Amino acid sequence: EFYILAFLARRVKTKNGKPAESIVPVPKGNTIFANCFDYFGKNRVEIFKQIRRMARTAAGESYIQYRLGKATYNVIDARNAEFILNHPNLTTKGFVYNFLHPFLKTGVLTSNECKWHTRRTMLTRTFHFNILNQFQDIFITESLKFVDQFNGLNSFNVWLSDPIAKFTLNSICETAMGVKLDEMAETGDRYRESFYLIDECFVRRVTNPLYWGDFWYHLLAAHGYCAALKMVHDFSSDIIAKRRILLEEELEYRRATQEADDDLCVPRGKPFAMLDTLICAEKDGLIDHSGICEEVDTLMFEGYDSPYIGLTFALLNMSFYGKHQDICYREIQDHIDDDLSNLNVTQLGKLKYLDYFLKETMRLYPSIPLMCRETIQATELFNGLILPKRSQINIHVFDIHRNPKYWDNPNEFHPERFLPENSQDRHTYAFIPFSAGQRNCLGQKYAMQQMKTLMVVVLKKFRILPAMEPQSIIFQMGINLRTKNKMQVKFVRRK
Ligand code: HEM
Repeated sequence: EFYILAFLARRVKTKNGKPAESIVPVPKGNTIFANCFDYFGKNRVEIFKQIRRMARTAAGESYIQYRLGKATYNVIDARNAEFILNHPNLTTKGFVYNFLHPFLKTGVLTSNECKWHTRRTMLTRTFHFNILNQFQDIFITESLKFVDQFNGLNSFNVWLSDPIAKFTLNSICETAMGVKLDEMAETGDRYRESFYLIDECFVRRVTNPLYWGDFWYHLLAAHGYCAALKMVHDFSSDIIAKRRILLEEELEYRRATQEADDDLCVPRGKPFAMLDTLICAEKDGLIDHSGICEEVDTLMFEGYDSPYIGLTFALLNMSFYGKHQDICYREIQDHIDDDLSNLNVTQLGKLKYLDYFLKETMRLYPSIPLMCRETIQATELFNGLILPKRSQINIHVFDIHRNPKYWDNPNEFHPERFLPENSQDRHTYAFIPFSAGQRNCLGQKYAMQQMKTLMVVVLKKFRILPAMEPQSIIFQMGINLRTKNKMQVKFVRRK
C-alpha cells in the first residue's frame, strides 16, 4: 500500500492487480529512500540534465517516481498527455505551484476549482481577437523601438536578454495593463532583476525537500526573496494605480458623451487594456483589489517571461539556420510592405513558413518545459494505472517534444515538420508548447502575434548571423526554460 522509505508515499496500483512495473518503468532512486534525494546537492544545470537522462532511460515511456510522501507520474509521451490534459478531474495544479503563491498568490495560473473557473471566464474575453487586433499597433511600435536602438550600427553582436526582455515587458504593460513603461524604465529593470531572484529561490525550494516547509527555507535559502517579492508587487500595484486613474479619465469623458445604450465597460475607440476588464468587474463586485493584484502579477509573469524565451530562441535559431532564415525573409518580403503599413493580423496569417519556424523553435525550446497536476482522488488512467489521491503528475513538455516516437532525429531543427502533409499522422499531443485542454494557455494567440510581429520587423532590417554555437547552450532548471549562459547573435544591416 505504501512505499515506506519514501516517507509513506502511497503506491501506484493497477487495474489488474499486477505491480505498476508491469505497465511503466519505475526507476530506482539514488538512495534507499526511493527518489526522495535524487536531486539533493545538485545544481540547476545538473538537475535539468538528470531529468533528461531519466527520459532517455525510460525510452520514451512515462515513468513513476516516489518522492517524500508522494507518487509522481512523469509523463513524456503524447497519449498520456492527451488523457491527463483532457481529464475533467485533473485540472488541479501540482503542489509545487504552492511555492509560487508568495509571488502570484492564487491567480488564474495557480488557483484551482471554482476560483480558477471564475477567473478564467473573466479573463477569457480579454483575449478576444477584436482586442488582440487592437494590440497590433503597440506590437509594431515596440518592435520598431527594438530595431531603432541599433540605429547607426551596421554589423554588431547583440546579447539578446536585455533588448528582448524590454520588448516583452513593455508590450505586456501597454497591452494588458494599458500603461506605458517608458517613463518607468528603471523600475522595469528592477522588476526583471527581482524576477530572476524569485526564479532562483523557487528552484532552490522545489529541488530540496528540506525547504518545502517555510521555516528552513526562510532561514537558509530565501536570501533577498522578500525584498524581491516586495519589488515586483510594488511594481504591479503602481501599474494598477496608474491604470485606475487613466481609466477613470476615459470613462469620465465617455460619460459626458454617452449615448443611451453605451456600456462603459465595453471598449470603444481607444484600445481597451485587459486590466480594465478586471477594474470593471470590481465595480460589479466580482473581484476585489487583491484579486486584481493576483491577476496582474500572473499576466505580467506569463506575458513577460514566456514570449521572452520564445523570442530569444527564435532569433538564435535564425542565426544558426541561415537557409531557413532566408525562406522566412523572402516570405516576409512577399507579404509585408517595407513601410509596415499592412503588418496586420491578416497578413501575419499568410506567413506560413515563419509559423513553422516558430513552432519548431517552441518544440525544441518550449518556454514552459514542465507542467504539474495533482490527483484529487484515486484516478484510473487509460493504461490501467491507478494513481492514488494526491499523486503528482509532471508533464515534461521538453521530453514529449523530443520523444523519438513522434519525431525523427528529434534534436535537429526542421521547420518543415509542421507542413500539413508532414504533421497529419503525428499525435496532436506530441506538440503542446501552450499546453492543451481546459487549462491551456490563455495568451497563445497574443504570443504568436507578438512574436511574429517582432520577427518581421527585425528580419526586414537585419540579416542574423551566428555569434555562438548551438552546442554551447547550457540549460538549467527554472520556473520556465532557463539557460546558464547568455545568448548572443550578430546583426548585419540589410542594404
Ligand atoms: C510563447 C509564449 C507562451 C507560451 C509558450 C505559453 C505557455 C503556457 C503554458 C504551457 C501554460 C500552462 C501552464 C501550466 O499548466 O502550468 C500557460 C498558461 C497560461 N498562460 Fe501562457 N504562454 C505564453 C504566453 C502567454 C502570454 C503572452 C500570456 C498573457 C498575456 C499568457 C497567459 C497565460 C495564462 C493566464 C495561463 C494560465 C491558464 C490557466 O491556468 O487557466 N501566456 N501558458
